[in-house]
Amino acid sequence: MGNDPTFSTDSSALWQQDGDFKSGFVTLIGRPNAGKSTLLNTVMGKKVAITSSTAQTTRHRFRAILTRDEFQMIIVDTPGLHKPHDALGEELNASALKALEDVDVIAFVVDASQPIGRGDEWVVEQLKSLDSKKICVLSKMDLVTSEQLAAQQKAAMDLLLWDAMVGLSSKTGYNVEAFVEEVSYLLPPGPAWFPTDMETDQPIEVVIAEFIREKILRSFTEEVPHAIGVAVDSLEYVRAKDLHRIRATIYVERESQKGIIIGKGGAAIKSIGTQARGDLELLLGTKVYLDLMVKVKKNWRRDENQIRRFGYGEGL
Ligand SMILES: Nc1nc2c(ncn2[C@@H]2O[C@H](COP(=O)(O)OP(=O)(O)OP(=O)(O)O)[C@@H](O)[C@H]2O)c(=O)[nH]1
Repeated sequence: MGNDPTFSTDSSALWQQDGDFKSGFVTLIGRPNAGKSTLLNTVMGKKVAITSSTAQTTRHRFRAILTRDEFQMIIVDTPGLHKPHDALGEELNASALKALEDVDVIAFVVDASQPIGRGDEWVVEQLKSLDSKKICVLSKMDLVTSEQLAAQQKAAMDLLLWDAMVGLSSKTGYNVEAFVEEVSYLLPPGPAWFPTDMETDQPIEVVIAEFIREKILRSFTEEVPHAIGVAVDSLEYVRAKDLHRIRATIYVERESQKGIIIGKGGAAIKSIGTQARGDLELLLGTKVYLDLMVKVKKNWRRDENQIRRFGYGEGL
Protein backbone atom coordinates (compact mmCIF):
# COMPACT_ATOMS: atom_id res chain seq x y z
CA MET A 1 0.00 0.00 0.00
CA GLY A 2 3.09 2.17 -0.18
CA ASN A 3 1.62 4.43 -2.85
CA ASP A 4 -1.75 4.87 -1.13
CA PRO A 5 -1.66 8.21 0.69
CA THR A 6 -4.50 7.12 2.99
CA PHE A 7 -2.22 4.63 4.62
CA SER A 8 1.11 6.36 4.28
CA THR A 9 3.44 5.34 7.07
CA ASP A 10 5.93 8.15 6.54
CA SER A 11 5.32 10.33 9.55
CA SER A 12 8.96 11.25 10.02
CA ALA A 13 8.84 14.48 8.09
CA LEU A 14 7.59 17.60 9.79
CA TRP A 15 5.42 19.39 7.28
CA GLN A 16 6.23 22.89 8.43
CA GLN A 17 3.64 25.55 7.74
CA ASP A 18 4.03 29.29 8.20
CA GLY A 19 2.19 31.95 10.11
CA ASP A 20 -1.16 31.32 11.73
CA PHE A 21 -1.30 27.58 11.12
CA LYS A 22 -2.75 25.57 14.01
CA SER A 23 -2.38 21.94 14.89
CA GLY A 24 -3.02 19.48 17.65
CA PHE A 25 -4.66 16.38 19.02
CA VAL A 26 -8.37 16.09 19.68
CA THR A 27 -9.68 13.10 21.62
CA LEU A 28 -13.29 11.96 21.32
CA ILE A 29 -14.42 10.54 24.63
CA GLY A 30 -17.75 9.43 26.02
CA ARG A 31 -19.86 6.48 26.99
CA PRO A 32 -20.29 3.51 24.64
CA ASN A 33 -22.70 4.21 21.76
CA ALA A 34 -22.54 7.99 22.20
CA GLY A 35 -21.79 8.39 18.50
CA LYS A 36 -18.04 9.05 18.56
CA SER A 37 -17.00 6.87 15.61
CA THR A 38 -19.90 8.09 13.47
CA LEU A 39 -18.86 11.69 14.18
CA LEU A 40 -15.29 10.86 13.19
CA ASN A 41 -16.44 9.37 9.87
CA THR A 42 -18.68 12.37 9.16
CA VAL A 43 -15.90 14.83 9.94
CA MET A 44 -13.55 12.91 7.65
CA GLY A 45 -16.21 12.73 4.91
CA LYS A 46 -15.59 9.00 4.53
CA LYS A 47 -15.64 5.79 6.49
CA VAL A 48 -12.46 5.37 8.50
CA ALA A 49 -13.84 3.98 11.76
CA ILE A 50 -16.38 1.21 12.21
CA THR A 51 -19.73 1.79 13.90
CA SER A 52 -22.68 -0.28 15.07
CA SER A 53 -25.52 -0.12 17.56
CA THR A 54 -23.67 -2.63 19.76
CA ALA A 55 -21.98 -0.81 22.64
CA GLN A 56 -18.19 -1.17 22.86
CA THR A 57 -17.79 -1.37 19.08
CA THR A 58 -14.51 0.54 19.10
CA ARG A 59 -11.58 -1.47 20.41
CA HIS A 60 -8.71 0.50 18.95
CA ARG A 61 -7.51 3.93 19.72
CA PHE A 62 -8.09 5.12 16.21
CA ARG A 63 -6.46 8.26 14.84
CA ALA A 64 -7.66 10.15 11.81
CA ILE A 65 -5.95 13.23 10.42
CA LEU A 66 -7.91 16.18 9.06
CA THR A 67 -5.81 18.76 7.26
CA ARG A 68 -7.16 22.04 5.91
CA ASP A 69 -5.42 25.23 4.74
CA GLU A 70 -5.52 26.68 8.25
CA PHE A 71 -5.05 23.68 10.52
CA GLN A 72 -4.27 20.03 11.02
CA MET A 73 -6.23 18.15 13.65
CA ILE A 74 -5.39 14.62 14.65
CA ILE A 75 -8.63 13.13 15.91
CA VAL A 76 -8.34 10.21 18.31
CA ASP A 77 -11.38 7.96 18.61
CA THR A 78 -11.49 5.96 21.84
CA PRO A 79 -13.36 2.92 23.07
CA GLY A 80 -16.36 4.16 25.08
CA LEU A 81 -15.67 4.49 28.78
CA HIS A 82 -17.73 2.26 31.03
CA LYS A 83 -17.56 0.23 34.21
CA PRO A 84 -15.30 -2.71 33.28
CA HIS A 85 -16.58 -6.30 33.58
CA ASP A 86 -13.59 -8.23 32.21
CA ALA A 87 -9.97 -7.82 31.11
CA LEU A 88 -11.05 -6.56 27.70
CA GLY A 89 -13.24 -3.93 29.38
CA GLU A 90 -10.39 -2.84 31.64
CA GLU A 91 -7.99 -2.69 28.72
CA LEU A 92 -10.47 -0.58 26.72
CA ASN A 93 -10.91 1.86 29.63
CA ALA A 94 -7.16 2.10 30.16
CA SER A 95 -6.77 2.71 26.45
CA ALA A 96 -9.40 5.47 26.41
CA LEU A 97 -7.93 7.20 29.47
CA LYS A 98 -4.40 6.95 28.08
CA ALA A 99 -5.61 8.72 24.97
CA LEU A 100 -6.41 11.76 27.14
CA GLU A 101 -2.84 12.36 28.16
CA ASP A 102 -1.22 15.34 26.47
CA VAL A 103 -4.05 16.12 24.07
CA ASP A 104 -4.94 19.68 23.18
CA VAL A 105 -8.70 19.30 23.04
CA ILE A 106 -11.00 16.74 24.62
CA ALA A 107 -14.39 16.39 22.94
CA PHE A 108 -16.84 14.80 25.36
CA VAL A 109 -19.58 13.24 23.24
CA VAL A 110 -22.93 12.71 24.91
CA ASP A 111 -26.05 11.32 23.26
CA ALA A 112 -28.65 14.12 23.28
CA SER A 113 -31.45 11.55 23.26
CA GLN A 114 -30.36 9.75 26.44
CA PRO A 115 -30.54 11.18 29.95
CA ILE A 116 -27.18 12.25 31.36
CA GLY A 117 -26.44 9.80 34.11
CA ARG A 118 -23.85 8.56 36.55
CA GLY A 119 -21.84 7.06 33.69
CA ASP A 120 -21.41 10.52 32.11
CA GLU A 121 -20.61 12.07 35.48
CA TRP A 122 -17.94 9.42 35.99
CA VAL A 123 -16.40 10.18 32.58
CA VAL A 124 -16.39 13.94 33.23
CA GLU A 125 -14.83 13.33 36.65
CA GLN A 126 -11.84 11.76 34.84
CA LEU A 127 -11.45 14.97 32.78
CA LYS A 128 -11.45 17.52 35.55
CA SER A 129 -7.77 17.37 36.45
CA LEU A 130 -6.59 17.61 32.83
CA ASP A 131 -5.23 20.83 31.29
CA SER A 132 -6.67 20.30 27.82
CA LYS A 133 -9.44 22.48 26.39
CA LYS A 134 -12.78 20.73 26.72
CA ILE A 135 -15.68 20.83 24.31
CA CYS A 136 -19.05 19.19 24.94
CA VAL A 137 -20.75 17.61 21.92
CA LEU A 138 -24.44 16.79 22.15
CA SER A 139 -24.81 14.13 19.47
CA LYS A 140 -27.81 12.63 17.62
CA MET A 141 -29.70 15.93 17.53
CA ASP A 142 -31.96 14.51 14.85
CA LEU A 143 -33.55 12.33 17.55
CA VAL A 144 -34.63 15.13 19.93
CA THR A 145 -36.96 18.13 20.05
CA SER A 146 -35.56 21.61 20.71
CA GLU A 147 -36.98 21.42 24.28
CA GLN A 148 -35.16 18.16 24.90
CA LEU A 149 -31.99 19.64 23.49
CA ALA A 150 -32.25 22.70 25.73
CA ALA A 151 -32.72 20.46 28.79
CA GLN A 152 -29.73 18.37 27.77
CA GLN A 153 -27.61 21.51 27.28
CA LYS A 154 -28.44 22.62 30.77
CA ALA A 155 -27.63 19.21 32.24
CA ALA A 156 -24.31 19.17 30.37
CA MET A 157 -23.46 22.67 31.61
CA ASP A 158 -23.99 21.48 35.18
CA LEU A 159 -21.29 18.85 34.65
CA LEU A 160 -18.39 21.18 33.84
CA LEU A 161 -17.40 24.65 32.68
CA TRP A 162 -16.86 23.76 29.02
CA ASP A 163 -14.72 25.84 26.64
CA ALA A 164 -17.38 25.25 23.97
CA MET A 165 -20.57 23.29 23.43
CA VAL A 166 -22.03 22.10 20.10
CA GLY A 167 -25.22 20.20 19.32
CA LEU A 168 -24.96 18.22 16.08
CA SER A 169 -26.19 15.26 14.09
CA SER A 170 -23.67 13.04 12.32
CA LYS A 171 -26.58 11.39 10.56
CA THR A 172 -27.83 14.54 8.82
CA GLY A 173 -24.50 16.37 8.96
CA TYR A 174 -26.12 19.25 10.85
CA ASN A 175 -23.52 21.39 12.67
CA VAL A 176 -20.67 18.95 12.08
CA GLU A 177 -18.76 21.76 10.38
CA ALA A 178 -19.46 23.99 13.41
CA PHE A 179 -17.82 21.31 15.56
CA VAL A 180 -14.73 21.30 13.33
CA GLU A 181 -14.59 25.11 13.53
CA GLU A 182 -14.91 25.17 17.32
CA VAL A 183 -12.16 22.60 17.69
CA SER A 184 -9.86 24.41 15.27
CA TYR A 185 -10.42 27.60 17.27
CA LEU A 186 -9.26 25.79 20.43
CA LEU A 187 -6.13 24.30 18.82
CA PRO A 188 -2.77 25.90 19.61
CA PRO A 189 -0.54 27.37 16.89
CA GLY A 190 1.74 24.72 15.44
CA PRO A 191 2.93 22.95 12.30
CA ALA A 192 1.35 20.02 10.45
CA TRP A 193 2.82 16.98 12.19
CA PHE A 194 1.74 14.49 9.55
CA PRO A 195 1.97 14.58 5.75
CA THR A 196 -0.99 16.62 4.56
CA ASP A 197 -2.42 13.77 2.45
CA MET A 198 -2.40 11.20 5.25
CA GLU A 199 -5.79 10.34 6.75
CA THR A 200 -5.21 7.57 9.28
CA ASP A 201 -2.30 6.15 11.22
CA GLN A 202 -3.60 2.59 11.43
CA PRO A 203 -1.92 -0.24 9.51
CA ILE A 204 -4.11 -1.35 6.63
CA GLU A 205 -4.44 -4.87 8.11
CA VAL A 206 -6.04 -3.40 11.24
CA VAL A 207 -8.55 -1.38 9.22
CA ILE A 208 -9.43 -4.47 7.15
CA ALA A 209 -9.92 -6.62 10.28
CA GLU A 210 -12.09 -3.91 11.79
CA PHE A 211 -14.27 -3.66 8.67
CA ILE A 212 -14.85 -7.43 8.86
CA ARG A 213 -15.63 -7.24 12.57
CA GLU A 214 -18.16 -4.48 11.89
CA LYS A 215 -20.14 -6.76 9.58
CA ILE A 216 -20.28 -9.42 12.30
CA LEU A 217 -21.40 -6.88 14.90
CA ARG A 218 -24.18 -5.84 12.59
CA SER A 219 -25.26 -9.38 11.70
CA PHE A 220 -25.70 -10.93 15.14
CA THR A 221 -27.32 -10.24 18.47
CA GLU A 222 -25.58 -9.19 21.69
CA GLU A 223 -23.74 -12.30 22.84
CA VAL A 224 -21.68 -13.32 19.81
CA PRO A 225 -20.25 -9.90 18.83
CA HIS A 226 -18.36 -9.38 22.08
CA ALA A 227 -16.87 -12.86 21.82
CA ILE A 228 -15.20 -12.25 18.47
CA GLY A 229 -11.80 -10.99 17.45
CA VAL A 230 -10.61 -10.71 13.85
CA ALA A 231 -7.04 -10.99 12.58
CA VAL A 232 -5.81 -10.59 9.01
CA ASP A 233 -3.45 -13.50 8.27
CA SER A 234 -2.30 -12.35 4.85
CA LEU A 235 -2.84 -9.53 2.41
CA GLU A 236 -1.51 -9.85 -1.10
CA TYR A 237 -1.90 -7.64 -4.15
CA VAL A 238 -2.16 -9.57 -7.42
CA ARG A 239 -1.07 -7.02 -9.98
CA ALA A 240 -1.99 -9.05 -13.07
CA LYS A 241 -5.62 -9.20 -11.93
CA ASP A 242 -5.66 -5.89 -10.05
CA LEU A 243 -7.11 -7.57 -6.97
CA HIS A 244 -6.28 -7.98 -3.30
CA ARG A 245 -6.33 -11.46 -1.86
CA ILE A 246 -7.10 -11.33 1.86
CA ARG A 247 -7.10 -14.21 4.32
CA ALA A 248 -8.58 -13.46 7.74
CA THR A 249 -9.52 -15.47 10.80
CA ILE A 250 -12.52 -14.79 12.99
CA TYR A 251 -11.84 -15.99 16.55
CA VAL A 252 -14.69 -16.99 18.82
CA GLU A 253 -14.72 -18.34 22.36
CA ARG A 254 -16.93 -21.43 21.99
CA GLU A 255 -17.85 -24.11 19.44
CA SER A 256 -21.48 -22.98 19.61
CA GLN A 257 -20.44 -19.47 18.54
CA LYS A 258 -18.44 -20.93 15.67
CA GLY A 259 -21.62 -22.63 14.48
CA ILE A 260 -23.54 -19.37 14.65
CA ILE A 261 -20.92 -17.42 12.70
CA ILE A 262 -20.75 -20.09 9.99
CA GLY A 263 -24.53 -20.54 9.83
CA LYS A 264 -26.58 -23.19 8.11
CA GLY A 265 -24.67 -24.49 5.11
CA GLY A 266 -22.20 -21.59 5.56
CA ALA A 267 -24.90 -18.99 4.82
CA ALA A 268 -23.97 -16.58 7.65
CA ILE A 269 -20.25 -16.42 6.94
CA LYS A 270 -20.95 -16.08 3.24
CA SER A 271 -23.14 -13.08 3.93
CA ILE A 272 -20.48 -11.52 6.21
CA GLY A 273 -17.90 -12.06 3.46
CA THR A 274 -20.09 -10.47 0.80
CA GLN A 275 -20.84 -7.41 2.94
CA ALA A 276 -17.21 -6.98 3.99
CA ARG A 277 -15.95 -7.40 0.43
CA GLY A 278 -18.10 -4.50 -0.74
CA ASP A 279 -16.54 -2.14 1.82
CA LEU A 280 -13.04 -3.50 1.29
CA GLU A 281 -13.24 -2.96 -2.46
CA LEU A 282 -14.13 0.67 -1.82
CA LEU A 283 -11.32 0.95 0.74
CA LEU A 284 -8.64 -0.61 -1.44
CA GLY A 285 -9.89 0.56 -4.82
CA THR A 286 -9.47 -2.89 -6.38
CA LYS A 287 -11.40 -6.13 -6.58
CA VAL A 288 -11.09 -8.19 -3.40
CA TYR A 289 -10.92 -11.94 -2.91
CA LEU A 290 -11.75 -12.59 0.75
CA ASP A 291 -11.12 -15.89 2.47
CA LEU A 292 -12.61 -16.09 5.99
CA MET A 293 -11.90 -18.82 8.56
CA VAL A 294 -13.48 -19.29 11.98
CA LYS A 295 -11.45 -20.64 14.91
CA VAL A 296 -12.24 -21.24 18.57
CA LYS A 297 -9.89 -19.64 21.09
CA LYS A 298 -11.32 -20.26 24.53
CA ASN A 299 -11.74 -17.28 26.88
CA TRP A 300 -9.57 -14.95 24.82
CA ARG A 301 -11.27 -11.92 26.35
CA ARG A 302 -9.86 -12.80 29.78
CA ASP A 303 -6.39 -13.21 28.38
CA GLU A 304 -4.56 -9.90 28.27
CA ASN A 305 -1.87 -11.26 25.97
CA GLN A 306 -4.43 -12.39 23.44
CA ILE A 307 -6.16 -9.01 23.55
CA ARG A 308 -2.80 -7.44 22.78
CA ARG A 309 -2.12 -9.92 20.00
CA PHE A 310 -5.32 -8.79 18.32
CA GLY A 311 -4.07 -5.24 18.68
CA TYR A 312 -7.01 -4.09 20.82
CA GLY A 313 -6.51 -1.60 23.60
CA GLU A 314 -2.96 -0.59 24.46
CA GLY A 315 -1.16 -3.29 22.58
CA LEU A 316 -0.94 -1.59 19.20
N1 LIG B 1 -29.99 9.00 14.72
C1 LIG B 1 -28.67 9.09 14.86
N2 LIG B 1 -27.95 8.01 15.17
C2 LIG B 1 -26.61 8.15 15.31
C3 LIG B 1 -25.97 9.39 15.14
N3 LIG B 1 -24.65 9.22 15.38
C4 LIG B 1 -24.48 7.90 15.67
N4 LIG B 1 -25.66 7.25 15.63
C5 LIG B 1 -25.89 5.81 15.88
O1 LIG B 1 -25.54 5.48 17.21
C6 LIG B 1 -24.94 4.18 17.27
C7 LIG B 1 -23.58 4.26 17.94
O2 LIG B 1 -22.71 5.04 17.15
P1 LIG B 1 -21.12 4.89 17.20
O3 LIG B 1 -20.57 6.01 16.40
O4 LIG B 1 -20.69 3.50 16.89
O5 LIG B 1 -20.89 5.16 18.76
P2 LIG B 1 -19.52 5.14 19.59
O6 LIG B 1 -19.64 6.22 20.59
O7 LIG B 1 -18.36 5.20 18.67
O8 LIG B 1 -19.62 3.72 20.27
P3 LIG B 1 -18.47 2.81 20.97
O9 LIG B 1 -17.60 2.32 19.87
O10 LIG B 1 -19.29 1.75 21.63
O11 LIG B 1 -17.75 3.67 21.96
C8 LIG B 1 -24.88 3.67 15.81
O12 LIG B 1 -26.00 2.84 15.60
C9 LIG B 1 -25.00 4.95 15.00
O13 LIG B 1 -25.59 4.75 13.73
C10 LIG B 1 -26.76 10.54 14.79
O14 LIG B 1 -26.30 11.67 14.61
N5 LIG B 1 -28.11 10.32 14.67
